[in-house]
Amino acid sequence: MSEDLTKPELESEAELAFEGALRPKSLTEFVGQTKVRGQLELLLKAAAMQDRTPDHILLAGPPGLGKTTLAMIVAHESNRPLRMSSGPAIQHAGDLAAVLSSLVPGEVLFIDEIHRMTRSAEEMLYLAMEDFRIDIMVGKGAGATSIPLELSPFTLVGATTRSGLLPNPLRDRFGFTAHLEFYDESELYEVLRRAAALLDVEIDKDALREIAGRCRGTPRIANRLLRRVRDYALVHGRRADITTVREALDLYDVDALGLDRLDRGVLEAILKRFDGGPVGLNTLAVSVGEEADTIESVVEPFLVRVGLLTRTPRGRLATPEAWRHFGIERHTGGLFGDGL
Ligand SMILES: Nc1ncnc2c1ncn2[C@@H]1O[C@H](COP(=O)(O)OP(=O)(O)OP(=O)(O)O)[C@@H](O)[C@H]1O
Repeated sequence: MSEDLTKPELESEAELAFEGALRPKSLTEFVGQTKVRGQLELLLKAAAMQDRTPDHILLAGPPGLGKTTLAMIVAHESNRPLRMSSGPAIQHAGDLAAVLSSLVPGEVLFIDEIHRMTRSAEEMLYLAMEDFRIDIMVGKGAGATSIPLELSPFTLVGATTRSGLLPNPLRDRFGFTAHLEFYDESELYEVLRRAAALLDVEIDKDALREIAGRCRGTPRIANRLLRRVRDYALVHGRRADITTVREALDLYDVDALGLDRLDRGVLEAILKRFDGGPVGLNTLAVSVGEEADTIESVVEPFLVRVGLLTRTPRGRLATPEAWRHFGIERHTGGLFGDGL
């Protein structure tokens, strides 16, 4: 089975190290997301002028768009230490209490996948975010008492691919929510140009543009493809030009739009098994053997963005563009009834 180069999640230690080397350290180095950058800049400046911890920040968006990077930048730009944790690592309220009670004044606490925290931890977080205080339960049954514990002021930066799953009381306690969007090709070109310079990869401009168009709107994937192209050029003793890029990406099954195996699986299921849809999310999930949650938060946002899929009240529907992209003949007139 070939490596899935467009999978948004991180795979290996090597990849983590590679990402670390390419991570922008400041808002000025951070490419794209202009609106979010401006909003964050203002929020951090205002906090610095008033000499207080910045408000809690929620970063929402699909994987690989820069949520972890932005959390690191918030800490770096406001000159504060950063503690990193994640929803799945916080299984009990006690786990969260341990983290919160050991924060130093002004520390930035990053909780990745915050929607995956347990309910009891979530409830503890409400009070911590609002009053910098938690109540610790001691003892059991009738003799149980709660002891209040004062916390150092901190800034919570939460990241989620599913902001819709966050309970309102939690969402409301963030002073600012940034919705990260997929990057356009010129922004991805810039991400790649910067990465190529940092990695000392000599690569033609049109070759960079080709990668930018095939990386699923995602900087993490852009950097990963650049690495594979660099390897391909090295092994074949070639210059990293557009032909090299095309050959390398073809070798790794990255199609013209950068769709990954799961994207293609989902679309092909809709087209071939459900005649273009509409098909309900759960039925679709079973048919491709994937969690409905992954389809909704990772696969669909990009397919909708590139116009291959629409969400309707009756289910997911492939667009005429999807039929064209896969070169599949349509049997019956579907909702679009456009007689492709
Ligand atoms: N705006 C950007 N400019 C330049 N590089 C970026 C940008 N955003 C992300 N990157 C690069 O993409 C990589 C992935 O970003 P990051 O880990 O921050 O994504 P993420 O949204 O936190 O993903 P996940 O939700 O999977 O953790 C980073 O190492 C960084 O090199």
